Amino acid sequence: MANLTASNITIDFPLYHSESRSLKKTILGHASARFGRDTHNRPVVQALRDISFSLGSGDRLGLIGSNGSGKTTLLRVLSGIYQPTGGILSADGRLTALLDPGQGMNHQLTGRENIRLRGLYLGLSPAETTELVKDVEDFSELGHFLDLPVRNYSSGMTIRLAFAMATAFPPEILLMDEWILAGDAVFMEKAKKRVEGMVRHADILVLASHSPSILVEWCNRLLWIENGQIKGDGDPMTVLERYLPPSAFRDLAKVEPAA
Ligand SMILES: Nc1ncnc2c1ncn2[C@@H]1O[C@H](COP(=O)(O)OP(=O)(O)OP(=O)(O)O)[C@@H](O)[C@H]1O
Repeated sequence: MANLTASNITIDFPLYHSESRSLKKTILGHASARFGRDTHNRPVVQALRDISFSLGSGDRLGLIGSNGSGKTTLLRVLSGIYQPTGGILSADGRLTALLDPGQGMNHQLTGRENIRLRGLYLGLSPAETTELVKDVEDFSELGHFLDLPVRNYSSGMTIRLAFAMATAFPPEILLMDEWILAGDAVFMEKAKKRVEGMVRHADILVLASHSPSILVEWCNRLLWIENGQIKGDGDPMTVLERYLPPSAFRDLAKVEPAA
């Protein structure tokens, strides 16, 4: 049974070169609680404040909030890229993070070479690596492009390869930033089916997006983050009713909520 629990996660980013006059003015100009000082009295951006939630098998959590609210930072903390400055994070289950399309890929190597490299990294046997290559080849539908260096791929093609590689062996905890939603419509439908299949097998999804309709379709719980703090947590439509302007919420009400 997978589990992902955040208890009072807090993260402060130090502001370097803070002696500059313009930065001081910026900080003073933002009277909001977003800027502060750490224990060494250095200026910091308070990117996340006391974020707590607990997810178990079958939970599909959407992250919503305005630009700079802290969604990507939270995904990076959950994936282990950032160490929180406060709070405790506990993750139980094989975790895959799709946070940056090019992550973990060598752009000088071909798609096929990158898949084999991933097989080595995962410690797969030669037979399992062959299976991985076949699965990624079928799912990504990149055809002959798999034998070209990744630097020659379009951004959509890189997304196909990254998603196919990351999900070939279903992770128990999948973290996704919304770049994955930039794929074309046909691929999006396939990706959605694969994620749905993974979640049906009792796993966890955390997805950050600005698209209310995608969040309603993919998620069964929403965390609304504003200024690094939780402003809403609950059923997607209930949270979105508070988050969206009334007219946008009325339009959204036509979308079927996730089962
Ligand atoms: N490495 C960093 N150093 C300093 N500040 C950072 C760093 N990363 C993020 N921040 C700050 O943390 C805050 C949250 O940023 P984050 O990228 O998590 O927001 P977001 O909700 O994903 O935004 P968007 O919707 O625009 O992608 C912002 O104020 C940002 O400037």
